[in-house]
Amino acid sequence: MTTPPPPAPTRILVLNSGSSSVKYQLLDMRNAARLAVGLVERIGEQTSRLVHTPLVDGGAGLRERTGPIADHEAALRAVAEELAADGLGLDSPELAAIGHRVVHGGLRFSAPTVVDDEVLAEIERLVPVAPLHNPANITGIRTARALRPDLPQVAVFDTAFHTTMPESAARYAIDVETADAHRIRRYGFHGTSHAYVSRETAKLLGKAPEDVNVIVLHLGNGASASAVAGGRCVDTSMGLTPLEGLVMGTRSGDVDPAVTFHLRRVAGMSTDDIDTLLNKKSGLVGLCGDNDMREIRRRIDEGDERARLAFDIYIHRLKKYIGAYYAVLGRVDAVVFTAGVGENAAPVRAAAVAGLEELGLALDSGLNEERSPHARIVSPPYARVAVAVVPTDEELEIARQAFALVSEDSLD
Ligand SMILES: Nc1ncnc2c1ncn2[C@@H]1O[C@H](COP(=O)(O)OP(=O)(O)O)[C@@H](O)[C@H]1O
Ligand SMILES: CC(=O)OP(=O)(O)O
Ligand SMILES: [Mg+2]
Repeated sequence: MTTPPPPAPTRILVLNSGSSSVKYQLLDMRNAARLAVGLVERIGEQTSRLVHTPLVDGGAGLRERTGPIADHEAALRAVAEELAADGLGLDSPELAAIGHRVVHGGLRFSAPTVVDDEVLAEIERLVPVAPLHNPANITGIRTARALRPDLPQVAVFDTAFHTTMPESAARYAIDVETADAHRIRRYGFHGTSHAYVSRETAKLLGKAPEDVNVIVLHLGNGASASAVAGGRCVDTSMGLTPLEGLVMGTRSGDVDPAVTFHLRRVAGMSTDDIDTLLNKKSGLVGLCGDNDMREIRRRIDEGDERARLAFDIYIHRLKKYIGAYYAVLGRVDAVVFTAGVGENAAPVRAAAVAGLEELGLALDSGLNEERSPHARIVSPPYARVAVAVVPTDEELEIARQAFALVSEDSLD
């Protein structure tokens, strides 16, 4: 008698490593059920915090650890311990792969990829163009590989969805030889979110993705806009690095490039100082000292002028991109808000679309202010262009892509 082969593993652990945080989810792809979710934040500070929530039957509820977690490797080892405590450890034979968000994939990676040494070296080569993100992604991959050397580590790239941009949108108007020699072009980021949210928006409108044109506004700590025509990205606001475009929590977004020469020649700052200024000390935090939209709204309500100006600058930029992408697309079916600010901050949505009635945009203020974890339309039925709030789920999308890659018969 032969024993039947064990069932193929169906679980995916997803790691979304940011500059100072790791978000993670363990999913079972038979039914896309979450088994555990969690977050490690303020990595490298004295006040690090790990919040772990097991979701399996009998899970003991949310657990929290506070105290210093030195780096991303220590963070991941702590996550592995928490999972093991719930019987969901990384040694489980049910684990099919570990999926990693990798922010910069350059020109080479337009699809999810199993990581080997050569792929890892390429991700490392891209560190100068994603200095806040790729190093954390690399540590995540290395640590996961050390914990489970036999498992496929799958990289899912933020840049992948944007590789469909036409050259007219992807190229900067700088000397072609110089640009090509140094691979200077617009790559775009948050692509996993833009892809997921634009598809979910089509569903919400009851249409096929090929039939809708949407403007996606991913407003988290990092923020970007994209123009998606029939399911394909045709323009996006981030460029060579995740610094271009919208005003963000700590990043300036668009500035005249000559600002950097001026800071060097006149203010005497070093290249590294300017990098830190534009990436970490600008945006909302540079304008008013806070990068959390909740705090900014609270200060505005108290009459704080600096917070009001920061908010107005943030909205002005957002509006410019809505207008620009409207023109790029020609016809727009929906403007969609997603990520921490986009999903939660009703005043941001209201201010961003105010005055755009001539473009067919309007809000139902009651619907806009309703709190809900679900995808929803917040414009009145007569509006020519739907305004929608669609929660992003980068982790689910990464798990789907990683699972599809490692299993012959994707269950989607
Ligand atoms: N209830 C809320 N109201 C307004 N803004 C919020 C709310 N909840 C979260 N945010 C904003 O969302 C941001 C985080 O968004 P998120 O998408 O989680 O970012 P990231 O993935 O870049 O860390 C916070 O910095 C805060 O500004
Ligand atoms: C690419 C990027 O900006 O990512 P995040 O918003 O996670 O910082
Ligand atoms: Mg994010």
